[in-house]
Amino acid sequence: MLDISAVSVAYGQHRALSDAALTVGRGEIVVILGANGAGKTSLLKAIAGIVPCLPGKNVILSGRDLSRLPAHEIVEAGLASVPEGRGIFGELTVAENLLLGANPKRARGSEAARRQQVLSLFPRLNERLPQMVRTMSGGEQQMVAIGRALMSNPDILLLDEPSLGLSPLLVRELFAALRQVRETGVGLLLVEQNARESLALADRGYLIENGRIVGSGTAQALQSDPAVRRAYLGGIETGAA
Ligand SMILES: Nc1ncnc2c1ncn2[C@@H]1O[C@H](COP(=O)(O)OP(=O)(O)OP(=O)(O)O)[C@@H](O)[C@H]1O
Repeated sequence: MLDISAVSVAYGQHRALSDAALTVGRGEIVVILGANGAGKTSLLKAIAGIVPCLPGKNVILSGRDLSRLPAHEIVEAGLASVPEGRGIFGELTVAENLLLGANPKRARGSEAARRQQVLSLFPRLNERLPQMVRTMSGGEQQMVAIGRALMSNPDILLLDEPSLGLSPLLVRELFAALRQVRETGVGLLLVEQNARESLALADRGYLIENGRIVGSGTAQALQSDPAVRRAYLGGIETGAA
């Protein structure tokens, strides 16, 4: 469904991403693994149209070329983002944040149904609809952020380190919710440092080093790859703990 290629990003003289290519199918969960500064966030931002890319970028969603569209039109086309730091409005309530997520034209008219879907996905938001988001816990804020993105009725959801800073229990709860999202046919592309948990969640993965995709495979194959185990699953990698 999502097919990207030749995605390169430079910040001044610094090349953060070179010639990245990947695909995400309908209802598929794909994880991008890489160390700090490898270029993971730059890749998601490039796909979402948030950072300028070097010439040649191809971003195709369900046959439609999004390569040269501005960020808001990319959301309209069905590609929603949950950025690192969550991108929600702390001074607004949960209900208001969700409503803002339904602003794209593709979501209008179905706000109530979508909100119902988000609340069944994250039941603990139900009793917190009037609560100001900045007073919520990190995990709850992450649920609001994912809920807000889902309100736009996306075909693909991009998530930047959704498990960051969450307790193991909350990571499990969050990833269970992401499994339910994929059941609705939405494709998920997530960036994670939590390799153990995210490979257990994902169908496929890509490895990124120094701005280049250096490997890919099914989650199962990556889990048993000795180089992946050494770099991402061994010694200092402690899963969600
Ligand atoms: N706005 C910017 N201006 C200059 N350099 C940047 C900018 N954003 C990112 N970089 C640099 O580009 C490289 C890739 O950064 P990026 O945030 O994409 O990596 P990442 O893999 O997401 O890292 P992390 O896991 O630490 O978030 C890094 O060297 C970073 O310092």
